[in-house]
Amino acid sequence: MAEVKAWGAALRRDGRTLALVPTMGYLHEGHLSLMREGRRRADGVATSIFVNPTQFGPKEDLSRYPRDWEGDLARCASAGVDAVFAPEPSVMYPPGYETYVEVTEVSQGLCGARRPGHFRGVATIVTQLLCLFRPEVALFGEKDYQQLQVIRALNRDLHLGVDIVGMPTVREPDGLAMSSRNAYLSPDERKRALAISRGLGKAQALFRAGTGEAPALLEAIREELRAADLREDYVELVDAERLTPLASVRPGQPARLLVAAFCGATRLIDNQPLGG
Ligand SMILES: Nc1ncnc2c1ncn2[C@@H]1O[C@H](COP(=O)(O)OP(=O)(O)OP(=O)(O)O)[C@@H](O)[C@H]1O
Ligand SMILES: CC(C)(CO)[C@@H](O)C(=O)[O-]
Ligand code: BAL
Repeated sequence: MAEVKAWGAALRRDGRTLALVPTMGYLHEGHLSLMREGRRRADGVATSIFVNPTQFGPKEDLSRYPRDWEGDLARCASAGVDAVFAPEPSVMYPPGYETYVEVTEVSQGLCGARRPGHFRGVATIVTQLLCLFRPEVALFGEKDYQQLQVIRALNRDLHLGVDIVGMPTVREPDGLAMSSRNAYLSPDERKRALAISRGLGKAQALFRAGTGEAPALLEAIREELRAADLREDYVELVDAERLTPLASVRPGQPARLLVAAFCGATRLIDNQPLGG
C-alpha cells in the first residue's frame, strides 16, 4: 500500500501521468486491450488484480473464481504495464473497515437487481483504488456496461476528476464476449453460449430493418436463448446513460440492449449499442 502511494507520488512529482486498469485477474485480450490503451493515454500504467469479496453474493463464485498469477504477470508485462498491485483482502478491508460507496440510481436495475450489493462492492473498491492511485485515466470495459455507468457516476459525484474511459468489448472470433468466467464452460456450454451474441446480432439486424419496438427486439434475443437452452436472467432495452427501460427506440437515440443468462451454472453477460 505504502509502495503504491510512493510510486504514484513519484510519477506525479515528475509531471508524468498515470493510467489505472482495475481487474480481478485471469487476464485475457479484453483486459490487455485496456492496458494497451492506458499505455497510449498516459506515461505510466498500473493494473490491480484483486478478487474483491464485497462484490460477490453469498451464493456466488468468490471461492472458485479462476486465478493464474504467473500467467497474469507475463500478460501484464507483454501489454506494457509498469506496476501490478495485488493486495490481500485484509489490506483493502482491514479490521475496523467501515466505509462503503453506494451509487443509488444506475445501480438499481439489471445486474444490480439480480446481484444485491454487487455494485456497492464494486463502487467501494473502485473508489478505494482511484483514491489510492490517483490516476489521470482509468479504463473499464463496456462488456460490464452497467458497472461502467456506476463508475462514471461515482467519479462525477465524488469529484474524483479521473478520465473514465470505456473500451469496446473484445470478442472471441465466433462472437462470444471474452470473460474470465468463460473458463467455467464445458465444450457443449461454450457452443451454446454463442446464443447470447447471436441474439444481440439478430436484434441489431431487426432494428436496422426498421423495428424499434422493445418487445420485438427482446423476443429476437429470447428466441436464441431458448433454442440454446440458456436460462434468461434479464434481457432489456434501456437508455444508454441512465439505464432506464425503453418501450421503443428511434434511429439516433442512444440505447443499449443488455443480456444476462445462465449457461449451465455459469452466468454470462453481454450488451450492444442500438441506435445512437
Ligand atoms: N471482453 C472484454 N472486452 C473489454 N473489456 C473487458 C472484457 N472483459 C472484461 N473486461 C473489462 O476488464 C475489467 C476487469 O474485468 P474482470 O477482471 O471482471 O474480467 P471479466 O472477464 O469481465 O471477468 P468476469 O468473467 O468475472 O466478468 C473490467 O473493466 C471489464 O469490463
Ligand atoms: C472493476 C472491478 C475490478 C472491481 O472489482 C471488477 O468489478 C471487474 O473486474 O470488472
Ligand atoms: N466483471 C464484473 C465483476 C463481477 O462479475 O463480479
